[in-house]
Amino acid sequence: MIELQNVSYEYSKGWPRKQHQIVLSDISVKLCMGKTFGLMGHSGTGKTTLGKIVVGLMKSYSGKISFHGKDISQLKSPDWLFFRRKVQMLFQDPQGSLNPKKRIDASLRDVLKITKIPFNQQKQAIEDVLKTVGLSTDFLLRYPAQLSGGQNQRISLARILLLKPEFIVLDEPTSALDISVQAQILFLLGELQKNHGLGFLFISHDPEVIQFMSHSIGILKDGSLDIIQEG
Ligand SMILES: Nc1ncnc2c1ncn2[C@@H]1O[C@H](COP(=O)(O)OP(=O)(O)OP(=O)(O)O)[C@@H](O)[C@H]1O
Repeated sequence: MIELQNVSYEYSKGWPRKQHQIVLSDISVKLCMGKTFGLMGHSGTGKTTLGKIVVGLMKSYSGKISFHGKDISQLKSPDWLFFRRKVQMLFQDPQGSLNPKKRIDASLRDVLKITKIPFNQQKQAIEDVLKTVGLSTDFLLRYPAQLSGGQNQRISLARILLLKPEFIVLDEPTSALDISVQAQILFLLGELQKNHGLGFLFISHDPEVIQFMSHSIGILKDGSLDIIQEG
């Protein structure tokens, strides 16, 4: 479980006089493995900021975040690296998440370098993960620009799955996709959760998508999180 206790965050900008914008104020929530917490809220209310804090991309928050009971701000390597691998984030813009100059094969192999999977097992690992996300190995020689939005999102997901995550923040993962592709990706995410016990923080503007995907639902407004459905 990932537990947030009284998490607050403010951005500071401007020079010479700094302005402070409080984005998150006293957020407390439990994010469970195998479940989806749906996060809604108007544009600019701090959903992405919260997602980035949960995965450890932004550290200057106040409050406490625990992963399996351990305060992540106290984690030192290798425990910090373990946490960073196990808690991943999938972004909205699928093409922008991949290096445009690298073939898909190279993008996937870059991830395998982190996992230290031996070279002679890498081909199989890549074939397996492509099967999981519903793509054939024909895509390996292509560049991101030669894939559709939905295919790019599947590859971004494949890169994350190679790290064997326990929890994924999904930041508007389907809002850049057309409606039929959106349904396919949502179905795939549901299957992954069922088969691998993954936990999701699912960020979306779309109440129907949130309702369909989520066990619990919260709305961010004026920095506060209002939990409207517990599951
Ligand atoms: N790096 C930054 N520096 C300063 N302010 C920022 C930064 N990133 C975001 N903000 C501001 O913080 C607020 C929250 O941004 P955030 O992207 O978390 O909102 P959001 O709810 O995800 O928005 P959207 O639904 O439009 O993606 C916004 O007012 C934004 O302008």
